Formats: sequence, C-alpha cells, structure tokens
Amino acid sequence: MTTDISDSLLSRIIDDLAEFGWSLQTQFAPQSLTRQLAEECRQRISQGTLAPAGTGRGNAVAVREGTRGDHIQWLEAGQSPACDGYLQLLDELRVALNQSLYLGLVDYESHFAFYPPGAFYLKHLDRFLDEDRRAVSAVLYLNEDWLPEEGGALRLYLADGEVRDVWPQAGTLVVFLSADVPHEVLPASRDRLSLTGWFRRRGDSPL
Ligand SMILES: O=C(O)CCC(=O)C(=O)O
Ligand SMILES: [Fe+2]
Repeated sequence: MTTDISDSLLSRIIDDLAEFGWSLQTQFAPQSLTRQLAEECRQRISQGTLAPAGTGRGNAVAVREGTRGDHIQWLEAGQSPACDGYLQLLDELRVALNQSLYLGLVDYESHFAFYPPGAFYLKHLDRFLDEDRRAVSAVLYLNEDWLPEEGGALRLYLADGEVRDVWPQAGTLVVFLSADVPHEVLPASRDRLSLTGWFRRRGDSPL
C-alpha cells in the first residue's frame, strides 16, 4: 500500500517541532491504512506474538509491572503491505525533518503497542541513560471512535509548564523531541492500540 504525506502536512510538523518541540496531527494517516494496521495488530495479539514491554535497553531490559503495562512487538520491513506502507510514510517524514531541521536522523525503529483496559505507562522520557540516539518520538494511534470518557490519553508535560492530553484516535500522529518532553499514558477503559517509534541519530560508539 503506497501513500504519501502532503507538503502542507510536512511543513506543519516541521514548523511545530522547531517552534514548540512537538506536533499533533489528527489526520496524518488515511483510514484505509490505520484499519489495516489495527487489523494486523489484533491478529498479532490473538496469535500471542506481542510480549509485555520492558523498560531499559539490551541486557538491562526488565519487565516492571508498576511502570508500564503495554504489550509490544517490534516492526520489521517486509512483514506486511500495511506495515511497509507505514514505514514508508515515516521515512518520508524522517527525510523532511533532516532537510529542514538538520537533525541527522538515520533510521526509525517502531513497535506495535497494545494497552489492555487499565494499563498505563508512568511519566518518563524516551531516552535511555546510557544511549542518546533517540531524537524524535512519533506515535500513530489506531483506535476508531475514541471517546474522552474512555480515558487513555497521552499526557505531555510541555516546556512552558502546559500539560496537554492527546486522545489515541485512529489517524492521529503525535511527534515530540524525545529528550525534552516528559509524558505518560493514562489508563483506558477499552483496548488501546498504537504504533510507537523513534527517529534515531547515528550512534557514537564504533560498531
Ligand atoms: O502510546 C503512547 O501514547 C505513548 C507511548 C510511550 O510513551 C512509549 O512507548 O514510550
Ligand atoms: Fe514514551
């Protein structure tokens, strides 16, 4: 499935990131794509391939139930047309961010995330203590007809002291600077599906 991002949408994201450090686009991905991605995520849930997410990195990853309650599975290219379509869209965004903001983003890593009812992710920054390759976080939501009373907001703590809640409505993309914006996921009363990912800079350490 191929689709691309309009120039006006790209400019809005770039301008928001440069000025405010974050951007919210409620119509980033078409419904045909988010429906296929949601379907794919549900299939993976029923096949049992999503696993409880850990916190930390590499050998330091630990599943801490008190921190986050989502189940995840990392995406790889070539798994399905819908996943490839999504990765292609985000790569277009990566190239545009590099061209306008000179961020030097070399790749995008992403996983499906499933928060069952009641699951949450406590306030955190998307940076590991021992590695700072993650530069820009991007989350695409896959849930149709989300109602505010169902909870499940992504709560962002912005630089000016403002607190903003983002609803996980299908097609919405939220993008923010990974090192600058603390955030948390509030519990919901229904399943909450998303694709969470990070644009990364080149690592400093030799291969
Ligand atoms: O699902 C969200 O709204 C954000 C998830 C998140 O913060 C993370 O996985 O680091
Ligand atoms: Fe996060």
